Amino acid sequence: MFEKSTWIKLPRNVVVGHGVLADLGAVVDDLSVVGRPLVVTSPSPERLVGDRVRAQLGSDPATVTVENAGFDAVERVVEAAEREGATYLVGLGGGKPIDTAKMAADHLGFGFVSVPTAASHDGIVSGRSSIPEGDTRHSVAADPPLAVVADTEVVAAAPWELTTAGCADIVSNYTAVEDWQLAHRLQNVEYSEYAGALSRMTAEMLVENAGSIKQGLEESAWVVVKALVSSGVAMSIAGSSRPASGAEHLFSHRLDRIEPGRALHGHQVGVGSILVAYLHEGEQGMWRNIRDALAVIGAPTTAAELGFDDETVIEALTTAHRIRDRYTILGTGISEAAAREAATVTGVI
Ligand SMILES: NC(=O)C1=CN([C@@H]2O[C@H](COP(=O)(O)OP(=O)(O)OC[C@H]3O[C@@H](n4cnc5c(N)ncnc54)[C@H](OP(=O)(O)O)[C@@H]3O)[C@@H](O)[C@H]2O)C=CC1
Ligand SMILES: O=C(CO)COP(=O)(O)O
Ligand SMILES: [Zn+2]
Repeated sequence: MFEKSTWIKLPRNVVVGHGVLADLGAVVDDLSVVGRPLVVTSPSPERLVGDRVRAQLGSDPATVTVENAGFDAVERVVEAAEREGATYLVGLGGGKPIDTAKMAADHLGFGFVSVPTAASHDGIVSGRSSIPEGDTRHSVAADPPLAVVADTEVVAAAPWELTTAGCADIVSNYTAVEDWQLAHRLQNVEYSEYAGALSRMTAEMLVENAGSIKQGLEESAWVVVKALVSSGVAMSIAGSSRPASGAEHLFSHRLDRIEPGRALHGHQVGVGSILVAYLHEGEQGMWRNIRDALAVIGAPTTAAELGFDDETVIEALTTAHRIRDRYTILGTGISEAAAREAATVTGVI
């Protein structure tokens, strides 16, 4: 008897384009959410567009600013929502406030609206929150946003490095899917052909268009935001972050533990993807294409460009498998010699 079932949760409205922040009020009205919003943001987005966002939302919006991601921040947002009598959340900013809002909304049983101010990560749309805790980092299931409003004028005005970080987060889907397929073959981990294909195609399209992604072009923000949406949808189809997070993400999460705040998430996973592609396929494999695409976009391809010394990269690569119970090419850990060879051959160190 056939007993399989799946529940794919997706946003109802995804609005991307020039000036669409002005449509936020209409988008919220269309969702039929009622009551008081709580805007969850971080310092820069608050300073840049906080007032414009609140002006779009009726019912005297409250605001909470998060400085660091983590369960503490989620708890603070939950408390603020209860204290302020909020009934829905608006995540405004980069991955940190959006992930925090997403998870707090899930705890509260509230809907939330995602308003990215940077094309820096593919959690804009996803039904996952990536939350650090101690030496580990959890990929927590949460409802995806009810709506996403991504104003390309705002995103294009953000520092260029945030956009190149988003590009690298997408390029890293190559190795994430490789790891997922490996885990499927070796560990019988459930694999979704649709999610895997969508994720890989998104990375391929971005790599093919890498030459046209240029600083100062709002069209580039458009291309990257659409790719981030597509990658987030792949995660929702999979019901996990597997299509967009493999060993390259474990490597990045370790770097976050060793030297928090040193480099952007997307930039770290991009360099991780070069290393992991080498570990998968050796010298003749995809790692050169990944490195070249990152270089064309202007994302870091070396430890030095990330701002880490060589030994930090080796430490992160040899301990990344401990981050979480997710089978990847790293298996139960790679030796220091193997890590050093991968980093040296690929020019990462
Ligand atoms: N849930 C998921 O599926 C995914 C989650 N993630 C998570 O997202 C996080 C990474 O996202 P990221 O966006 O890099 O993190 P942040 O939210 O920390 O944003 C990075 C930086 O960008 C700044 N910023 C944001 N928007 C603007 C703007 N318009 N102009 C100027 N500065 C701006 C922030 O400033 P300030 O701090 O001053 O406000 C911050 O310093 C990681 O924690 C990662 O794990 C990543 C991918 C997928
Ligand atoms: O960053 C992600 C996808 O780009 C997901 O993060 P996790 O590795 O925590 O699942
Ligand atoms: Zn990521």
